[in-house]
Amino acid sequence: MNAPGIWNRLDHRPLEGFVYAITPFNFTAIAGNLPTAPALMGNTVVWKPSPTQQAGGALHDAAARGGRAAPGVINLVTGDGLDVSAEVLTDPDLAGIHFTGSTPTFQHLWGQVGANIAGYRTYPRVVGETGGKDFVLAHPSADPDVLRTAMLRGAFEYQGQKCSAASRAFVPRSLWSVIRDDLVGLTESLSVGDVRDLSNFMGAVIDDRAFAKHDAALQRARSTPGIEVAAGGTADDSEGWFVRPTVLVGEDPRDEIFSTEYFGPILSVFVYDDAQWDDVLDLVDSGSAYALTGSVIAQDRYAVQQASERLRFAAGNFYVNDKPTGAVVGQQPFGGGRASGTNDKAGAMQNLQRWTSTRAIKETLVPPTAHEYPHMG
Ligand SMILES: NC(=O)c1ccc[n+]([C@@H]2O[C@H](COP(=O)([O-])OP(=O)(O)OC[C@H]3O[C@@H](n4cnc5c(N)ncnc54)[C@H](O)[C@@H]3O)[C@@H](O)[C@H]2O)c1
Ligand SMILES: N[C@@H](CCC=O)C(=O)O
Repeated sequence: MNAPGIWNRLDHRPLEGFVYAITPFNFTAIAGNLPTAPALMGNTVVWKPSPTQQAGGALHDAAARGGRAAPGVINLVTGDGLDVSAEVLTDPDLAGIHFTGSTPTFQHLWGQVGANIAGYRTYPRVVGETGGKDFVLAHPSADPDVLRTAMLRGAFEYQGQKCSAASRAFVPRSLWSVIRDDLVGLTESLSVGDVRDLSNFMGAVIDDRAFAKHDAALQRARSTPGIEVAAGGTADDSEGWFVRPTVLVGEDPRDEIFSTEYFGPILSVFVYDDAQWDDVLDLVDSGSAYALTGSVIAQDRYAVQQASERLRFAAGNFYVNDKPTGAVVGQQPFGGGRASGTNDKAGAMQNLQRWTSTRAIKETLVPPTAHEYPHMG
């Protein structure tokens, strides 16, 4: 807005320094997006892909060069996170971090930036999308077929190795008795194998570290009183890191199966009394430190509205009568709050603005030539 005789304008400058993009092993699109977004806004980027996604990283890099990205704008550096960060995080020109990965890694990075803060030329922008314990909440009015499908697809596609994967479900007792056998039978029937065979629903998990984590979670579940392994519950690494899709039914909603991110094909179900819908809303909201995605399944419009309001801060991406996964760029900007990240919505306009530093310019077209003001007489 310009007052008479004044010309105001904004200069959206790139940050003063470079941006450090760190990408996870899953979702090759994330690997393309994280270094590219700051580069589009005029920044130079150091990009460290996950060691288990370096081939994809190299392909993206080649594609960027094929698309005539200027040399030196995006600089791919492979290697161990700690080793690369030891150099990058102490560089005075670090102007931003664009991270996607686990919550502990992001908290570690943030701590390192804090410890080095006096040594930087500018305050680095720290943007991170991290873990989740994503929920499916069913109301007694839910359509059983919609609920069962949201649970199966939401929890087990991509072996549950997406930050949005459904990993905790809250189902009223009346509906549980309707869907239980079907859910268990269908889970047991899901084919797990080579992803090149498109008839398979799931493949192996990413590496031995993930396999060991899932295997330990399943062993703990099998030996914990109050947890029933309703489907799956086994893992086999004799020919690849294969984990069976698993449904756990837990009596204690405060057990770690309802709060810890396993990042695998493990869905924990809590069965509540139908009359406790109101209490279960609080349970979903407070049961986990994360707030990435979640869905409510209900045909009762008032229940949808209640869940939307009471769970306003429990998910950055909230779904109604759908699985809590599969956000589409340009349609549902993606990201969450609380322990799930800074909610800067990777792939969306909000995110691009994080990589600029605005300069406001005021130009006075008829500049004053005397210091007295009219009220001085
Ligand atoms: N919210 C989202 O949009 C989103 C999307 C995908 C994955 N994720 C999360 O990512 C996690 C799975 O990915 P992951 O196993 O690759 O995560 P991770 O945290 O182990 O690794 C992520 C990246 O950080 C690097 N890294 C690890 N330690 C580091 C350190 N000390 N300094 C610098 N870099 C370091 C890794 O090499 C990798 O490139 C899950 O928690 C998942 O929920 C979140
Ligand atoms: N944005 C993806 C999840 C990315 C995380 O791994 C989804 O919405 O399912």
